[in-house]
Amino acid sequence: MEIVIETRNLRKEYGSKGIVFAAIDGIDLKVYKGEFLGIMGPSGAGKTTLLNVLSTIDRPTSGNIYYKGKDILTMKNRELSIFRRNNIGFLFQDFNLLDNMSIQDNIALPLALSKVGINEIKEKVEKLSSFFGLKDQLKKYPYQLSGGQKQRVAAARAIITSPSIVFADEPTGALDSKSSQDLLHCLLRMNEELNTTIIMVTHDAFAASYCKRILYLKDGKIHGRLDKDSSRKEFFRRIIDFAGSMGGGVGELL
Ligand SMILES: Nc1ncnc2c1ncn2[C@@H]1O[C@H](COP(=O)(O)OP(=O)(O)OP(=O)(O)O)[C@@H](O)[C@H]1O
Repeated sequence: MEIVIETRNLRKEYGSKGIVFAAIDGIDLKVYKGEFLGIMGPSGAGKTTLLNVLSTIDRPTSGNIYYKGKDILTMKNRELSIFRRNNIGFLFQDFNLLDNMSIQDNIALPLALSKVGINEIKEKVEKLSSFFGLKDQLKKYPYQLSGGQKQRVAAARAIITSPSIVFADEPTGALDSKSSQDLLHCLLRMNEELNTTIIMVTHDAFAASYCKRILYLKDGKIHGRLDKDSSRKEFFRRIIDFAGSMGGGVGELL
């Protein structure tokens, strides 16, 4: 299986001389093409820090990150921003849509920035708006959409460049349960039908049960892993049991 991301002994410290705190502390990780990986863990465990470092938003203090074998930490800022634009899609809790742009322009934005031709942009926006059930919303503006619709717009925008990987930080965090479920179905279809590799941070066991694999972080370290080998409902139950056992300090997979 093709490895999309590999990290070695990844570490991110905050603070300065004397009082240094490692928010992520020696993470070794491999993410394979077509994975839907969930990152869970208690508040302050380092989930967002890990996502930001993996997605090149932030630089680690030490360690290595390889994208398809290429060491991205050797890249200069300009090279890194081109790499990011071509290879990485983002989905945030608060959607991050541009309020003064129509839905179709929001979806098309990454391609417009890459100076792709108008016909190709139109074709892709059409295809993705139909995939995400947004065909009737294209001429509207973000304020006219529900939270669930906005997050589906953000998902369409995240994959319009066919990135190697999509990072999602608590993407259901601002949604009601029905919209969360709709979005999770969309992410699952992105993963299964479009073969999009996804890494999703979530504290929600229900959202995590849509993933194929879970990494459990605690104090900046990987404390456990769970693989989905049965139904989603059964996986949900195992995640709840596992998180409960971690809370009690006795992880079954420690
Ligand atoms: N810019 C920063 N400066 C200093 N400390 C930081 C910074 N960002 C995060 N931290 C600290 O690093 C640790 C990990 O933070 P992080 O946001 O990654 O945790 P998390 O697991 O995503 O938490 P939550 O579930 O609450 O969002 C926390 O103790 C946090 O206070």
